[in-house]
Amino acid sequence: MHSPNGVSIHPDVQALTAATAGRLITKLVDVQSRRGTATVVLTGGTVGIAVLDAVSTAPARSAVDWSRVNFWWGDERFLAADSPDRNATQAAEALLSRLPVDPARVHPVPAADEVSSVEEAALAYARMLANEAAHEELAPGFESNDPRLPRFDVLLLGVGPDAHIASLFPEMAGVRTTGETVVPVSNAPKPPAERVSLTMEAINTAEEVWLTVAGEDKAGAVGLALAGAGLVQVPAAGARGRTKTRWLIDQAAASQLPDRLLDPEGTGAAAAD
Ligand SMILES: O=C1O[C@H](COP(=O)(O)O)[C@@H](O)[C@H](O)[C@H]1O
Repeated sequence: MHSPNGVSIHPDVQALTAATAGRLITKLVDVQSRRGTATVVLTGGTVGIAVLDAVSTAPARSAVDWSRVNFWWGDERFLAADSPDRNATQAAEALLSRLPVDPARVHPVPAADEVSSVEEAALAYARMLANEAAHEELAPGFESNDPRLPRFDVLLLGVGPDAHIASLFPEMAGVRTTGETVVPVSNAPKPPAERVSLTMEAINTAEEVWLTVAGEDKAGAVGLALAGAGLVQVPAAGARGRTKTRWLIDQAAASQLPDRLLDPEGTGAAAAD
């Protein structure tokens, strides 16, 4: 399905995280008003966790019925459940422990002290997703896009300086995987080496994919992704929401954007979504 890129450039990381938090709250309210329950896929990383922190303190947060939001993760670091480096631990601290969420709707990837291997964690997570998909009751027109996955309303992604998204790293097996929803990763170039990730195929079933990126060190990755690089070399280039793909970035991360995106009409105007 065609899903055009929207690029929003914010002056700095604080403005970016506040604006993304506001957008996410608005989106969840909108989905809940149409359907009752909303589903968000969280990311780890610096901006991803800062966005969650901004959501937890935003005055508008009380407009969301947090007990009817389902939470999944796009990737996880294969560590013990209480590790401060787990994406789920950081999300709990930044958001989930601060809001009245329903613990039954929070679905972290199995941790290293809960299963015996990263492969088992990936299989178990894929089963959790498939089980949710099988039991999901959605009104006509709101069905999941893939029978193996629940419907993802918004899927958040960070982008590494090497252009990785979730735990799909350039040139590695995970980014090339097809036919699976979840992959184990065993030699990630960014620690920890063992991780679990949604595949690109699974990411791209989401209705909306939002890539949040800040900092000069990510400018090359953002520039290449938006210039249309190949997804094996630049995984961020492959992430596409079915109805919308939003790039939410700060000025520093925008410094190597192709000119046509900075000034699409040739008028000197800033890019907008
Ligand atoms: O390790 C990870 O890194 C990416 C990007 O993180 P950042 O700190 O460079 O923003 C993140 O999206 C992913 O969820 C995480 O596991």
